[in-house]
Amino acid sequence: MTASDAAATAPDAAIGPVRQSEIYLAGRLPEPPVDPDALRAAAEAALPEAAFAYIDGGAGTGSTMAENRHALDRWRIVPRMLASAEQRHSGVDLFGRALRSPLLLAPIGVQELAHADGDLATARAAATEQVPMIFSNQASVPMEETAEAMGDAPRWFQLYWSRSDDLIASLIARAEDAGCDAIVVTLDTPLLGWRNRDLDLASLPFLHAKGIAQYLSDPVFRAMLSDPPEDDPMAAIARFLAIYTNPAIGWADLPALCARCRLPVLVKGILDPADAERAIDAGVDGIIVSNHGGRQVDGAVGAADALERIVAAVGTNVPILFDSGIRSGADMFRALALGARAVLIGRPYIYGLAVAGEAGVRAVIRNLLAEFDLTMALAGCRTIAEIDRSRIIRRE
Ligand SMILES: Cc1cc2nc3c(=O)[nH]c(=O)nc-3n(C[C@H](O)[C@H](O)[C@H](O)COP(=O)(O)O)c2cc1C
Ligand SMILES: CC(C)CC(=O)C(=O)O
Repeated sequence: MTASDAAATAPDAAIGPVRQSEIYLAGRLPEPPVDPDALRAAAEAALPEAAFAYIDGGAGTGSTMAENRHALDRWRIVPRMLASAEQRHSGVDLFGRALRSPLLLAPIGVQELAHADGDLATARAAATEQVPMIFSNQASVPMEETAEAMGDAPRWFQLYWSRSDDLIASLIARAEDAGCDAIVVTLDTPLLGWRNRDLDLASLPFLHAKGIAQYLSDPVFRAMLSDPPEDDPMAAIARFLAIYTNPAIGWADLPALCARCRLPVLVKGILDPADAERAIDAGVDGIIVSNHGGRQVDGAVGAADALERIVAAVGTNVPILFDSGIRSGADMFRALALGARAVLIGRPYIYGLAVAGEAGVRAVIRNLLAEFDLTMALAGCRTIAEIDRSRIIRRE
């Protein structure tokens, strides 16, 4: 049994109470703040305007981001009493690996925008807290260096479906060598969404060399350039923009992609039940219900509403993960009760990174898991399996 397996199987009897005491007894204000709105405001204060706008922003008017919150809030938890929930166990098994909790860090590009230590600070925090980090295709640091910072802690790799098959093959092989446990293929970003705040600032901060670190470190990508990217960075960025996604791909292409991966494949960005069925038919090992944190289609369905419909259509034999709008342990509970096997958080940990680097990411993870543990205790659940649909009701 590895250290992470042991952590995942031991009952986490007191995560929430331990964290509460730490904060109450410390005699100083927690940094970053616990409250999600205060956390966001602290990140805004810590960052240049354009960096915060890019990280915080959504597509168009931001209505999908708002709808993500409403869609989660509509589900109300029904606590049960006298459930003998003193000992709680929040470990889950995903693709044969025992995880400490049903929480992962979503792939987030260009983390150096939030903090100089960027992906490496996140990686160290994730490893310490034993929460899987999903390396972004658009990371600021090559995946080999990020993996090195994590020891044997769990990590996955997120792939954008490039126009170049050779580049896809190279990135997948590198992810396997870097010890990733799964490949997440993001489907909802064949083109970048219309992002009002970035447009008004005429700033797209991921468009600089650090945002293409996975590519600059890739032999297949480098071979596509006439000059080394160190000599002509703009040509490298132009090449990246020309090939990093492929809007022409369709469902018929997915089985071949799944077949070429030795690792489990998840598709991220599924919102429609029929698409979930197609993905399962194509052979995916998991689905991530997500609207990219409201960054792609303004006016899109709230992610939790999509989750409910997708679980109703395809069940939960193929693991369904969820992101977009999770801000609290109560939100984690709601998503699990709707049928998610685990959830991802995006902006909250990046806000923590912006405010306090590695320690900030750790604090965000610990606060979230503490609140989740207390929600389980107070709702009367001892295990993740007990968090089922009977625990929530929908208010209109
Ligand atoms: C600044 C930023 C960069 C992101 N970069 C990526 C990325 O490189 N790949 C990807 O699949 N999703 C990316 N996402 C989407 C996240 O993985 C995730 O779906 C989303 O943040 C979840 O919503 P939340 O922020 O409300 O938790 C990004 C999101 C943000 C906020
Ligand atoms: C399109 C990517 C480069 C980054 C991303 O996924 C995002 O900004 O939401």
